[in-house]
Amino acid sequence: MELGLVGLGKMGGNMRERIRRAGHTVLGYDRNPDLADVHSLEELVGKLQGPRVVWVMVPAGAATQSTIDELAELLEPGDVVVDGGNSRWTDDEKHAEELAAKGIGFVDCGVSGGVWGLENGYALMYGGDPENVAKVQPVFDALKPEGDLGAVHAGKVGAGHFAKMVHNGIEYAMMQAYAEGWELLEKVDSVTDVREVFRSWQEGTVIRSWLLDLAVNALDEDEHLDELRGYAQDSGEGRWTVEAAIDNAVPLPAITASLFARFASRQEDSPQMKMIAALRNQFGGHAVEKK
Ligand SMILES: O=C(CO)[C@H](O)[C@H](O)COP(=O)(O)O
Repeated sequence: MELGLVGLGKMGGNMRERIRRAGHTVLGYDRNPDLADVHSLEELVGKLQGPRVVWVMVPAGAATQSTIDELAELLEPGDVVVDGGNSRWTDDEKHAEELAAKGIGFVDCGVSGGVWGLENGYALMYGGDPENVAKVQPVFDALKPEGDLGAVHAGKVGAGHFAKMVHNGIEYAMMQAYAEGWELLEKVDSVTDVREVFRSWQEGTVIRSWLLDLAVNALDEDEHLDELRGYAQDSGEGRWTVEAAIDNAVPLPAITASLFARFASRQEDSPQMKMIAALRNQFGGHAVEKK
């Protein structure tokens, strides 16, 4: 089949390649002309045969919104837009309604696999009406990993991004657990080769996982992570997971703590710990450290 793909960055560029390897035709558009096959969304839509499928793979928020706005003006009834970025699931219904007003279908798709997806395949979680999903199915089949697992029609519009959001919340907590264990092992004198402990855990243990494999890769590149600053950004999905937990009164202590740990990583000095030090000093005369 033919696919229009908007956004050819780290994810989109490799996805184009994987879909082409499966024998499909992909026309890619990116603001960076060095990456693009066409020079505008208008040209992209004009070159595709109907019913068209256009996959949007740009940053969540304003970039996704403006791309969908533009596509709503260019596409025709029966065409389908897929949002494969990490959009907030609450945006999906809005996008589906905007496109439905012009007879254009919408499917939201959470994509996991990072820069390894080209070779290993991408895990896909999608939401939308079965008739729209069916139009995209050959692309899902091209992107997904080999075998029976790795792709799911999770439910109605928004379900794909909701599932991906929860996936990323779990990702936060798992990374935090490996990171905490690693710091403790590094701290004690009795353990002399932390990297080899991590490596040994890759076989036979209860905690083996792809994230553990990646931790070993990172330690092979920089055994004590001396080259890195202890600073971690976040792209939004952890926050949205915690917000959804609050909305639904579901306790998520591990995921919430791992999000807050990232916030703490961005502070040079902790204002709240200053207050704690001040209060201990006030009530108990406990020593404080001054600047
Ligand atoms: O979706 C992903 C992995 O599954 C992305 O890599 C995502 O950007 C990671 O989230 P964050 O930047 O919040 O750590």
